Amino acid sequence: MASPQKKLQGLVAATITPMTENGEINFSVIGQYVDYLVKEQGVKNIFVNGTTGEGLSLSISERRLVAEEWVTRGKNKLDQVVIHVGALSLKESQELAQHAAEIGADGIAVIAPFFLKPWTKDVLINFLKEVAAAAPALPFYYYHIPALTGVKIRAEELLNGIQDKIPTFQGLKFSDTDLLDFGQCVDQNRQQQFAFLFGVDEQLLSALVMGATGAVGSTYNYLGKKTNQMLEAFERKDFSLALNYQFCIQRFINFVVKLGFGVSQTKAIMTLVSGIPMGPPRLPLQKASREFTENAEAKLKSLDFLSFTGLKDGNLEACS
Ligand SMILES: CC(=O)N[C@H](C=O)[C@@H](O)[C@H](O)[C@H](O)CO
Ligand SMILES: CC(=O)C(=O)O
Repeated sequence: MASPQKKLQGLVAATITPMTENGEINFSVIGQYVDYLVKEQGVKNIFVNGTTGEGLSLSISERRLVAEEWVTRGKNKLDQVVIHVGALSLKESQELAQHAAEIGADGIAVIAPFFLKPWTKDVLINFLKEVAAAAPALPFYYYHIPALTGVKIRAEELLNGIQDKIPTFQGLKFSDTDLLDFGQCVDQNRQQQFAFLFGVDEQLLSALVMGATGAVGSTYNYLGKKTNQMLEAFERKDFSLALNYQFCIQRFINFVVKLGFGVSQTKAIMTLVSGIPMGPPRLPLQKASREFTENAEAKLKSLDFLSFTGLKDGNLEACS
């Protein structure tokens, strides 16, 4: 049974799946990647095979191997490894859930099936329940990302009575900007020990105010340290400092969003910041342009987000 004492909190990096130039998974850098997250970014939880990890673009056997590698490399280094096991086929999802349990992952997460879609809360719950039942000892998280799945069933509605149907339900990863829905998830479940993990990195501070207990995101791969400073300021109730950090992070995200920002660009930025080659994305995604990477690098430098730049005099926008 899911153990509530091991609550998932703080930052969770949505891991990138490193690839070689010819499109194969580059397992050889995952050990280095774990060390980078822990030592350089202060991030000790990961979310594997999600959006950022191109989980839905990998084969089932690749997803199993990737999950295994992260669990193995993360042993005694990471606090929690959550595996995203969502798939269009219930069978595949169950296979991945069972596999996550076998390899000793700390939790599983599932998105709504997004081709033939569930149209009501009850149908979605039934799908999630069947997946969760394949890993009855693992904490289960629902991954709400309506913009990508097209399944717009409100999270607040879904959470109502969910533990009666899914006893392992432990929390929600909420990747949407609807803070009414998010706030009501928190408000209506105060007596539970659920994890409320926010997934829109540029708005995390507002979600913290609404009661988020943690965050899962792509930018924590390389802005984990900055975001942790924001979390610390928030904890100390130094809200103006926390806002400074959030604005600083927003300046970067706003800049790259205007250039076109997605998983491909995340791979390029992470390669640049960490020095670990993440490689190209897999089709249908396309590699970020050189121009994008150069612009992103200049912005990272001006914000002093690249620790090794040594350009202290020039960084006009750098934050506290
Ligand atoms: C759609 C998507 O990938 N969302 C990510 C996680 O949910 C976020 O971490 C974003 O990448 C981030 O907030 C930047 O927009
Ligand atoms: C951002 C996130 O949570 C994901 O990549 O799945």
